[in-house]
Amino acid sequence: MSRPAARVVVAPDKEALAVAVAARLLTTLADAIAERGRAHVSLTGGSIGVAALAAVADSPARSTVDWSRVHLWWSDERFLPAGDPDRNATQAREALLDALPLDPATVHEPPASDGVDGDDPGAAAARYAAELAAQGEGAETPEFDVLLLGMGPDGHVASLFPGHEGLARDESSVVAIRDSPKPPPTRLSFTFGALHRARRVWLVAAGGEKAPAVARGVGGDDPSSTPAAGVHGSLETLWLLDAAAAADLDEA
Ligand SMILES: O=C(O)[C@H](O)[C@@H](O)[C@H](O)[C@H](O)COP(=O)(O)O
Repeated sequence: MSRPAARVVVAPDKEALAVAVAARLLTTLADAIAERGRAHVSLTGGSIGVAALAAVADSPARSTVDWSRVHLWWSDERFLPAGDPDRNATQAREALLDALPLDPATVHEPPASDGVDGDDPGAAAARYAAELAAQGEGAETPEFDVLLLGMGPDGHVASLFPGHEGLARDESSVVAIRDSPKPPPTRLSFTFGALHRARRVWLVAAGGEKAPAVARGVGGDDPSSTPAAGVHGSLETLWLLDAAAAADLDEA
């Protein structure tokens, strides 16, 4: 299936970027619910991902979304005890989710290291994969209306790191990562197979330290060197950047 070419949208700074991502997310969720009666969103950890959620919390337009119809997922999670401040889900709850009228049954937080599987990331990954499949209507995962992805300076997305063996794992939608180069070492991550089940992929990045990886990602580098280059939505792939992160892109 051919996928549309990636597009780039640049905001002047990190604050404006977070507000712009929030506005785009609210409109897209409201449209998805109007069309299909529900929306599936995959959230991301990282500074700009959390800042965008805080901007949703601050937006009066957040009341245009029927949050009881929104399914929330995470493309990766740090495998730590529930409620740990370093968990992406904990940060999302504090930035936004605790303030929303969500149905707890649609908040699909990845398993924690003190959950029913105990400190067994392999079993936790399998459990999260089964939860995704239960919402997949016959597929391994639901089709995400929006897949938000932060990106590290090395070009990693979710917890798929350059040159790491986790990149090649595609036997399931979720993989356990045991030696992440970014702490903490143990994580759960979507595989590329799951990342490809998105209508819209939005790669969000701010700051000059991301500029070289943004240029490689937009330029279509080998995904084993720059994993961000390997993720595309069926309807759109958007790079949502601040000016510093866009600094190494060629002028069109
Ligand atoms: O658990 C994590 O660390 C993230 O999910 C990770 O993939 C993150 O999104 C990027 O590393 C960008 O993070 P920053 O925006 O903080 O640089």
